Amino acid sequence: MLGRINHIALAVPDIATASRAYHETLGAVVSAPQALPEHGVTVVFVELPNSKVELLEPLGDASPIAAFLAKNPDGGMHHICYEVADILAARNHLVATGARVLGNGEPKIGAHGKPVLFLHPKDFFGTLIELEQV
Ligand SMILES: CC[C@H](C(=O)O)C(=O)SCCNC(=O)CCNC(=O)[C@H](O)C(C)(C)COP(=O)(O)OP(=O)(O)OC[C@H]1O[C@@H](n2cnc3c(N)ncnc32)[C@H](O)[C@@H]1OP(=O)(O)O
Ligand SMILES: [Co+2]
Repeated sequence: MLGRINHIALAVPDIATASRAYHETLGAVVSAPQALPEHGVTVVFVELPNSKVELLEPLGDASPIAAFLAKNPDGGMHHICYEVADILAARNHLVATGARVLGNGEPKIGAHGKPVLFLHPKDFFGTLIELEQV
């Protein structure tokens, strides 16, 4: 079911500072910020030869990453995104196994314009998993 790692996401307190560090200190190619109000975050992508790093900053009062940053004020690894060929088949399989699919269980459109879902970290050894259909 799982394909490539699409991205590893880091929650950061200030996306401009983090983007500058990845570009100037680490010499990486960093995309322009994308505000995703429907997801409560602003994101940039650090382009790598074999995957991407997504930098996340809270957007709005109800950001799903606000509690994470309150616990980890310097930031930290937030989720891993795996690619899947058929997100509804993956969802149905996961629900059948008893895994919790977050939200209402229906895919939303993510930063890449593709359908995504999230799986509860408590069901996968403390790691928040995102699935993206590619
Ligand atoms: C889709 C756009 C973009 C893209 O790639 O295209 C993105 O990736 S947007 C990313 C931001 N959106 C999301 O993260 C949506 C899914 N996340 C959620 O629904 C929540 O963050 C949730 C349910 C994972 C946690 O919500 P919250 O922190 O408000 O709840 P709790 O504080 O009660 O946490 C419950 C429990 O889980 C632990 N936790 C929370 N976040 C994480 C995490 N990122 N990794 C690992 N563990 C996490 C938290 O510490 C609590 O554990 P406990 O032992 O009970 O204290
Ligand atoms: Co993501």
